[in-house]
Amino acid sequence: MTGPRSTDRPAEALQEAIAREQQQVDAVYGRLDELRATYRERLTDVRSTGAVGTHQNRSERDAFAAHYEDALGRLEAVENRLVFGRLDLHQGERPRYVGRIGLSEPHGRRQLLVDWRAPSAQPFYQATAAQPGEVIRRRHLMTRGREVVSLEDELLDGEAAADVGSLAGEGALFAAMAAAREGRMSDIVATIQSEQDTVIRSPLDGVLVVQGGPGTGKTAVALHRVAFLLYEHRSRLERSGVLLVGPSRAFLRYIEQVLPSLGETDVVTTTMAELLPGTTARGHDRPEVAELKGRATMARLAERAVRGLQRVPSETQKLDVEGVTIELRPEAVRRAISRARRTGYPHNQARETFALTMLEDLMRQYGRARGRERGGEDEEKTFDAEDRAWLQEDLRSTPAVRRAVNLCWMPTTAHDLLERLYARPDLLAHHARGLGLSARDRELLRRDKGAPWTESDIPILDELAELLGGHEGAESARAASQERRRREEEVQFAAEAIEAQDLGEGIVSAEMLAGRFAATGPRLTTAERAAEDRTWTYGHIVVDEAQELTDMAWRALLRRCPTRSMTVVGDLAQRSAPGQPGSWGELLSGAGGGVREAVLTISYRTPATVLDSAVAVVSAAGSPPPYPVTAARDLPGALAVTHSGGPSAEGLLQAVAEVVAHELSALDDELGAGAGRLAVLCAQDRVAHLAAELRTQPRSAQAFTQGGTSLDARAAVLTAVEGKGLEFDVVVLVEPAEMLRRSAGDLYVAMTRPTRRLHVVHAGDLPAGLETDSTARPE
Ligand SMILES: Nc1ncnc2c1ncn2[C@@H]1O[C@H](COP(=O)(O)OP(=O)(O)OP(=O)(O)O)[C@@H](O)[C@H]1O
Repeated sequence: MTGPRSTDRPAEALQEAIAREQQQVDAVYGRLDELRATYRERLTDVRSTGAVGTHQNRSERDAFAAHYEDALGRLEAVENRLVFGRLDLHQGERPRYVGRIGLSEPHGRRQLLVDWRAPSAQPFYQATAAQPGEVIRRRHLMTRGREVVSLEDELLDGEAAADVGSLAGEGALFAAMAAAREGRMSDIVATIQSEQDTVIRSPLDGVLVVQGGPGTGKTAVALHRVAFLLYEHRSRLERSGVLLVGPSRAFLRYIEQVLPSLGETDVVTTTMAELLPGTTARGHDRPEVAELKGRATMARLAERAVRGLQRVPSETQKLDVEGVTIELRPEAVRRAISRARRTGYPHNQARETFALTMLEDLMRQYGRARGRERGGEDEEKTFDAEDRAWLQEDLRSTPAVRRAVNLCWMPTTAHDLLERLYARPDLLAHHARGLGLSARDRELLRRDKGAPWTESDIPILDELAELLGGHEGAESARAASQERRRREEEVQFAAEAIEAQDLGEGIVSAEMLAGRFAATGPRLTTAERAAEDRTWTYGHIVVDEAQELTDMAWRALLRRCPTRSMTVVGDLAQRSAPGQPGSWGELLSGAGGGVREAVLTISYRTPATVLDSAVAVVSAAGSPPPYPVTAARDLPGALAVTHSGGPSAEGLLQAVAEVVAHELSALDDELGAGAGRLAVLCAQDRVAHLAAELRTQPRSAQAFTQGGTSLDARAAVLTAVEGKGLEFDVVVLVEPAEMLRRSAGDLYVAMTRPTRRLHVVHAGDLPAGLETDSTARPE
């Protein structure tokens, strides 16, 4: 970790060095401008060819236009802090500049800037005084717009340092930590720390679990890892895409700017509630119901429910076809069921085999009966194609036959089946036999048809959808293989187009272009196609706040990544659900072997006083001790506690309003008028009332109402669960003991959201570990 350091060099030396670096930075921006101009020109040229020519010419033109737009977009996205580092190296090498993208002088003569993800940038993040490698000095460049405003040096090789000298301005990391929060996460490419860099560059394969206490940069690291993996393994991940799963829509909005600014677009972001295309989870389950629905037992229940759709009738059933009586016999149904099951297809697809086998049996009976009618033909007669056609037609057009066959192998959707299971206690009890679900459990699962789906239903629906398959299963398999063939042809065609237009030089590959050709019409990226397809399998999956995921949720994610290439980040101590698992191994038992674990240990968000007190509170509550985490800094007055002065609800409300007004004006003083963000965190049943009150308070109304969403407004009232993964300059925490009663993990989350100050307001008792220094407010 880097920190501010003192120097005995005079300020002029710093100014001179800044002026020299400015020249380099100007040169890099100059090259960026040139490239932008080139792409703009190409885009204009391509577009100006107009909508003429053959269809092939037009899609070629659209494909190139789309590619240039993307490239231009990437170049536009790196305007801020384009260059942020410099390495001075042994062996007379030129200084190496590190930035957001790689840039070279025209015709590849000299590298001006090394992409932060390239191996040659790694020493910028990894070299230490103990292991300097080839690095003599690491320099952080702080820029505002295109202007270098400060720099900071770290000398890694004392002996060689005399040649390069060392200067110190404002520490880059400390400046980043002290910056006011703006409601959207920003990238950390300029200040990634060594333990974080190791995680970011960890190999693609296998399941990597990253455990880290609050504010250790798990989210930041996960996002930078995505950018790194797409850079390092582009060809493997470009077509399969990366899935990023976060805890809430608000969280995904909070992080959405980080990835585009890293220049990546092949990423689908989702919550578990949105994992199933076309299904929206609007309902909420009580914690005990969510826990129950998350158990792996639900997968067995799903399997039983699907098998239950494959029924052998208890006795022979007589069917009338065109005046002839035939029989649907239990043995024949049993044979057809086992034949269909042997196909290994999902239920709806395997139905075809079942129905054909049954029809064959019924057709034989029917054919023989009709034959006898016509004059007693041979019992063993085999039917020719013509006979078969009319016999089958007669059977198919008889509703009683269709109904009888359907009842033995009922095609259905996941939604219909789960709805029936929840709404019919007899059905549930039947399928749940021997699965360890008590009568109370079954009662907890009961819900009426038409009730909204919840987040915990999604993995169960997904499991059922997997077992059932689509209704037109055979067709979709055919469509998939057609799509594969089409894609191969497109790549071939794109390679020829590139050759014909002399567009080599790494600007565009056949794969990239083919992706565009495929998408002309409505232009679809990998991410867009993946997001619409339940059966899409991703090249890599990243899960944030992974401590929350249930066994069923894990199954749904693992299905989407058969290669088991995953990055799983979280903090066991921040789990809301009761019963903290002892280890990640326990939580991820379904992932099979090959799970490797990394730990992040330094918090870049929460001041030490607040972090220590959060640890003390959850430990006093009897939770397992959180993984050790050290705060990178402390701030004076980071923890304040205000007692409302008495037990009345009115007094508490008044105290919260006063504290909020006070904290907002303190932020104005510390960061500038209107800067910095505040959250009031409280138990669910206080949210609406507190929010309504604070919106009417003259001194805080504006902060709560401006913006619209909790991320855009300067201040918001949230539960701990809603605040998960987010951060605020100041948190006003109301009645922490109430939060603790629901979940120690939630209180731990709430206490660790602030970057500057935690202000606790209470009327009731404080949780053990926090009951110090209460400032009483006169009621
Ligand atoms: N290397 C770094 N340089 C600058 N800021 C950093 C660095 N690492 C993390 N941060 C900052 O620390 C804060 C916390 O990061 P992040 O949200 O990724 O942590 P987390 O481990 O996911 O936290 P939590 O589990 O509490 O949600 C963010 O503001 C992030 O930008």
